[in-house]
Amino acid sequence: MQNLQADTVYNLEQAASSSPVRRICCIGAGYVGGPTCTVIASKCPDITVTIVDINPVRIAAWNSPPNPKTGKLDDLPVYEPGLADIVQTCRGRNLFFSTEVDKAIHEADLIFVSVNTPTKTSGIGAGYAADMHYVESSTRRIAEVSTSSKIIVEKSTVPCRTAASMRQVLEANAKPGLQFDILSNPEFLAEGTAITDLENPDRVLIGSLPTPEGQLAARKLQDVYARWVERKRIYTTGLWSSELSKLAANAMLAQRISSINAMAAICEATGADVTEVAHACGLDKRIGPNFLRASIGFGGSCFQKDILNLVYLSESLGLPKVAAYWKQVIEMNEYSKERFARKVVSTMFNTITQKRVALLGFAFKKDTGDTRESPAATICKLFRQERAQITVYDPKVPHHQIYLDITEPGVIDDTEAAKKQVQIANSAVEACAGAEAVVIATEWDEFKTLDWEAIHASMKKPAFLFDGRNVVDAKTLRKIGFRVHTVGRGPEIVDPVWA
Ligand SMILES: NC(=O)C1=CN([C@@H]2O[C@H](COP(=O)(O)OP(=O)(O)OC[C@H]3O[C@@H](n4cnc5c(N)ncnc54)[C@H](O)[C@@H]3O)[C@@H](O)[C@H]2O)C=CC1
Ligand SMILES: O=C(O)[C@H]1O[C@H](OP(=O)(O)OP(=O)(O)OC[C@H]2O[C@@H](n3ccc(=O)[nH]c3=O)[C@H](O)[C@@H]2O)[C@H](O)[C@@H](O)[C@@H]1O
Repeated sequence: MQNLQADTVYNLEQAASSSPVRRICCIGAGYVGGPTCTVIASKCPDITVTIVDINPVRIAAWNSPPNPKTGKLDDLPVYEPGLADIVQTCRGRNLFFSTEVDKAIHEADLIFVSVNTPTKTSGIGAGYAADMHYVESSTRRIAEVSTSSKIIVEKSTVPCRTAASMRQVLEANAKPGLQFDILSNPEFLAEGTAITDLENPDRVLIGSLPTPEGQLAARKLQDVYARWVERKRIYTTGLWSSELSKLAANAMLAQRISSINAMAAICEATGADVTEVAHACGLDKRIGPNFLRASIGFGGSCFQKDILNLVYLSESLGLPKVAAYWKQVIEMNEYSKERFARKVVSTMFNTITQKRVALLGFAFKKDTGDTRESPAATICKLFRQERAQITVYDPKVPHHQIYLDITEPGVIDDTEAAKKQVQIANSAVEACAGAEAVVIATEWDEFKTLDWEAIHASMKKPAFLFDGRNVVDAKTLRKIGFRVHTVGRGPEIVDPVWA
């Protein structure tokens, strides 16, 4: 907590409560802006929240009507458990989705900038640096259309010191006499658990300038969160610490996964069991039990992007050793995916050409339809190169998205080729029928309770099962007759004591 005297706190409290936030605009109706501002609307019925986006298709989906059969909002652009019910309660009351970006900016007294910050694909820093184009164009729009002072909140994950660039853009372009206070308020939600993470966050982080204006703005944003988050969990820092904390948190989380995956490789070679190793390490309070699940590798839109961003930042600051340290987390992740795919091929007698492989799960984790950087897509592409016949099943990912993710942009007729090589099934059972191997790439709960006996009966023999997420009970499946390979455990134990 920044050091404030008691009377300063009191004055801030008074000043903030005399002009509280009434109208919020969120620029960017994606995986973060949509759920975050929906939860704010549900917790603060007196605040009008308008989520805007330049993508009319996305906004139309946020405004889509309930399914006439179920009465539920089944067509929202983001799938998150619990989200549709909250949208249904708040939409049209104090929550609005719109393409009228300028109008919402103009009316708001607080604006979240929640646009995408992907890795640059060309130009300086390509492959590493964050593409700040969307943040800058949103900032320019705010400067252009604002006729009143506003609090601007960085919600997107951004490189350290982005607030200083935003400030310059605003000051150079806004109408004279207007004040813009910039805050950093990074989002820590994880997909699939976004609503519970937002409703009960470990912490809310708010970074501001140490000026009276900066602290007043921070207090106003604290007052919004304090409607449902205990004040002691709302942590205020300087702007640069807040911006960097987001990159640091993601880098450390990803580092844990790469660490356990590195251990998984050693386990497979020695006969140790990575689940036991993770449990034993996690019992140490200093290490803790969470986020130590060995897997085919991490996916998702942010871990890789944010570490690359950190690598770029470190390089730019003349810190090559620091850059190399973080880069290794990504290299280990690439190695984990490739190692898993290699194991599938080598186990199946060094060829999967023309063999039917069922790929269960395509999202980057369970309980989301998001496929960005999904390890399943990497595995599927590698299997395509091996000329396997693949059948994919995922309960949430739209079929067209799967084809988009497994084709190479710019390769002529690749979609046609992919459609011949990769089928999409409507159930796991359908995907596995006639297959020679089942590969589990996402830890969907339903895979734990499938009728594996029936699936085994429907497959070619020997029936292989490669569990990239360690979700199924390997012992039971071996009894059924599967040849099971998991991550971080040796192969089937022949001699139970010495193998
Ligand atoms: N996806 C996640 O779970 C998390 C993402 N983040 C960060 O939040 C930011 C947003 O991520 P997502 O929501 O996943 O991205 P997203 O790609 O789902 O959504 C971003 C939206 O911003 C819109 N947009 C871009 N420029 C715009 C403009 N000038 N005006 C209006 N709309 C504009 C895009 O059309 C898009 O719909 C990123 O910086 C990301 O790193 C942070 C925590 C979690
Ligand atoms: O900035 C972001 O975008 C978000 O990134 C992650 O959230 P998310 O990517 O949605 O999901 P995670 O639960 O972190 O999983 C990421 C990947 O790691 C994998 N994972 C996770 C945990 C684990 O023990 N092992 C493992 O392989 C998951 O399967 C998934 O592919 C962070 O957990 C969030 O705090 C952060 O806000």
